[in-house]
Amino acid sequence: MPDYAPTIMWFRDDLRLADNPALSAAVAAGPVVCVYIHDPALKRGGAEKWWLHGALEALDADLRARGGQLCLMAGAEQDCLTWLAHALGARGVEWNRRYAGPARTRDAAIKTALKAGGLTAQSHPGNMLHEPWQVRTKQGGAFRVFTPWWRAVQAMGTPLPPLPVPHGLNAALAAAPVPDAVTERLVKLADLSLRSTTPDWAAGLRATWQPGEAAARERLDTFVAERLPGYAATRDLPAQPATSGLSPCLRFGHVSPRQVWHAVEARGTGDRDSASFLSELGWRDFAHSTLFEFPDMATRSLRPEFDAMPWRTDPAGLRAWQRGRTGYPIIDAGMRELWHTGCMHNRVRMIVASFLTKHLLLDWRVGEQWFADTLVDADVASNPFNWQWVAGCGLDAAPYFRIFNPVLQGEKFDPEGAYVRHWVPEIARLPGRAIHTPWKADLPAGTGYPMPMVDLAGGRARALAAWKAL
Ligand SMILES: Cc1cc2nc3c(=O)[nH]c(=O)nc-3n(C[C@H](O)[C@H](O)[C@H](O)COP(=O)(O)OP(=O)(O)OC[C@H]3O[C@@H](n4cnc5c(N)ncnc54)[C@H](O)[C@@H]3O)c2cc1C
Repeated sequence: MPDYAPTIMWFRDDLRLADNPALSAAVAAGPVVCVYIHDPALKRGGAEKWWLHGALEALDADLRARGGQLCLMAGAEQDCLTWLAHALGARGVEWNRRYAGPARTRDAAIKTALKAGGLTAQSHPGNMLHEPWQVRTKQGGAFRVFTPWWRAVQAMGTPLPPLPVPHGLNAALAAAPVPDAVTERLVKLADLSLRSTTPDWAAGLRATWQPGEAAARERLDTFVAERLPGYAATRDLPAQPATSGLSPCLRFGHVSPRQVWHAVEARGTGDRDSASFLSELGWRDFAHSTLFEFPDMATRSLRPEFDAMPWRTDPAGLRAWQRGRTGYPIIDAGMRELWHTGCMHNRVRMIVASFLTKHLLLDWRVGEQWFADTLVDADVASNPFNWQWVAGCGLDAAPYFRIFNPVLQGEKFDPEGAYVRHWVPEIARLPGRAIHTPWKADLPAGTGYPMPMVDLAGGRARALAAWKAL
């Protein structure tokens, strides 16, 4: 048993050193050992795993630069944590909260077990602007609709200022060397097999993203300085680099929403661009708050009448959608962007989700799962929340009868066709708006671009009939 009593900092969805309340609390208590636990039994998407590998690598490098390290363990979280606490003779464990039902259940059990063993176990608010239970209606209940929820958030004023990297972190890390018995139980990052090399499908992700806190901070600063001015007018145009690209950084906690808020506020929040951007950031909190109230949001329609929806089964149609071969250019561009970069523009996410759940009448959960596997920002709250929003089965959702026409959406939001031309090169020669209706053009033989997989009017009528019969 070591002759010191360190505190364990348990990193989860908060892979950063700055504005990390749990880390600050751990450092304030004395020597600190940092750990990340990978439970292979918990399902993770391919793109998410790719990002996690880079994120853990970056955090370990940041800790090593300060004289520490990130201890990596593999197995059930409770088993790993109780073993580690015992082996270190730790005084306690600190972590930032998660909001998904299963994670909350695990955290509660771990807290009970640690406390029963005589340790301290403290959870902190590190991943949202406000905790879900802090934003309440006048009657004390949870909000179900975004706009009043957002008004209530704004009435609460500026969220708490972000914390700096804890003063004394280096000393706290140096004071807690990891004993050999622990080192022997640790795993190497490569052993987690988070990045598959056979086949190596991640070239597009590597070219697009750099996981880690430093890269996220740079992304935030560049966005606020260069792209926030004009955000409100351009955020819906997928051909323009108008949005922040911060979603995976927020998902993995390389930046906190409070840091983002304050970076925007430092520039001034009175203008339309800042207001628009902060309300988007608000949707992230609202999605997590909704998940907190409805832990089965990823698997159950929040409007129960949708349980009777006659969703179709169509493996070939689903595959055409996944691969970007529907014959509708804006859909195919989005799905190919997703496959290549692990991301997709928000407007296009809405269009492809509407097409799947309405024109193809496929279950929103099927689309949600594909996104969960392919998005680097795949998020336990934002993904199902937004799928339910588009599919019309969420609490505060677009009505089901609002069916996006992919041609009109393409013409409106990609008027020059630049976005489609980039991702669907086989029809790039079509001029201007004609790119959104390639079946009307005289494409040369051998272009290989498919004809539309579904008639838009027919698909729309089928969807509306199914919905009206609920
Ligand atoms: C069907 C569908 C699935 C989605 N799945 C996810 C997901 O798994 N993970 C995810 O982070 N976002 C998801 N979104 C929301 C949104 O598309 C992305 O957050 C956004 O495209 C990320 O790009 P950005 O960081 O450049 O956004 P910006 O426009 O720069 O917005 C700033 C931040 O606000 C948050 N945000 C913006 N819009 C939303 C929204 N509608 N809901 C929740 N948070 C939002 C994100 O954290 C984002 O990084 C989904 C949207 C749809 C329609």
